[in-house]
Amino acid sequence: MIFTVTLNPAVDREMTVDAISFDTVLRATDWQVDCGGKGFNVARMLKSLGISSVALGFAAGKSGEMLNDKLRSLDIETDFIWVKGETRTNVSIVSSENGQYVKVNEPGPSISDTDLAQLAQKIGDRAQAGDWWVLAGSLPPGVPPTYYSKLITIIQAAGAKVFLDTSGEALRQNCAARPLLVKPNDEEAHELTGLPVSTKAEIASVGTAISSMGPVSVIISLGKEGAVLVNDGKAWMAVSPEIVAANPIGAGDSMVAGVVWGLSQGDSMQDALCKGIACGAATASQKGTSVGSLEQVKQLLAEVQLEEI
Ligand SMILES: Nc1ncnc2c1ncn2[C@@H]1O[C@H](COP(=O)(O)OP(=O)(O)OP(=O)(O)O)[C@@H](O)[C@H]1O
Ligand SMILES: O=P(O)(O)OC[C@@]1(O)O[C@H](CO)[C@@H](O)[C@@H]1O
Repeated sequence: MIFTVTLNPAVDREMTVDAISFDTVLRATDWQVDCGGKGFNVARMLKSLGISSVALGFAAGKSGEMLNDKLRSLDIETDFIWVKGETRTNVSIVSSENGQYVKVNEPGPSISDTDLAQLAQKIGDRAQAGDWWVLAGSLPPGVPPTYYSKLITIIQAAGAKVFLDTSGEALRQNCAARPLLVKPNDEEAHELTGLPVSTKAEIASVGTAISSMGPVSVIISLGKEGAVLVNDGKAWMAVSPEIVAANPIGAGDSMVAGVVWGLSQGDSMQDALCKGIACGAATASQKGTSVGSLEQVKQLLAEVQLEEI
């Protein structure tokens, strides 16, 4: 079974405007509300691929209920710790003129020590050998920076595999727990290591540097360029197919879904990366944080190019 853990889910509200400008009222020409938060996006992509998963995390208030209902309506099992306050709403404003966007993420509701202990207990009860766990997204207020390490230790002790997809301090402080995979984008990888990320060779070196911090494998995603994988002392570049991009937000989560899909079916890390690239590209061609379809993913997969660096 595949489990996703989203400590800080979000209602994603996207508004399209003709052009972004400041100190004036912009009028939306289109809008969309999606069930967001990185782990939930992974669960939605997996569903689109025909793969079941269970979504865990913290949820709060009416927005939390809405996300719970939405996931369940997609036939995704949910098992949340309900906390006080309100699950956040994150807003994106996208320009139809040039595709540029502004995205603002709320911090999320405060999590208590009791909430933290209850989620760790739930995860400990569910973790079993052979399962796959995706821990994804930012830490809401009240969550200690090394909480992911605690969860990784619990899950790995049960014999399951863990992907960690987070950024900033949450990534820096939890690499040492040795997750199977981390997937920063180039900007996050640069922030973590301070190293340059301009060329393929530099990105491969950054992947190696991150791997030396603990993760077994590292994928550095590069938006429309594709991604670099560092695994087993070797580096690989997977080039993404060309698509008509609609909105790249959430493409990284779909990439993680594609990689876990491949690995859980017995693929090599390189083959799983190609599936991740196809899923990321499929989602980048969708508006809002809608995810790509299986048919789209299959077509794009045939176009992914992989080379050793
Ligand atoms: N415009 C695009 N064209 C083709 N493929 C894309 C495009 N944008 C994203 N992808 C694919 O999706 C993958 C993940 O995208 P990206 O690097 O933007 O992730 P991210 O920054 O983690 O995104 P997010 O945090 O919004 O989920 C890329 O490696 C690439 O394969
Ligand atoms: O604030 P975080 O947890 O880092 O990111 C949350 C978020 O930006 O990530 C997803 C896209 O990857 C969106 O659904 C959501 O709004």
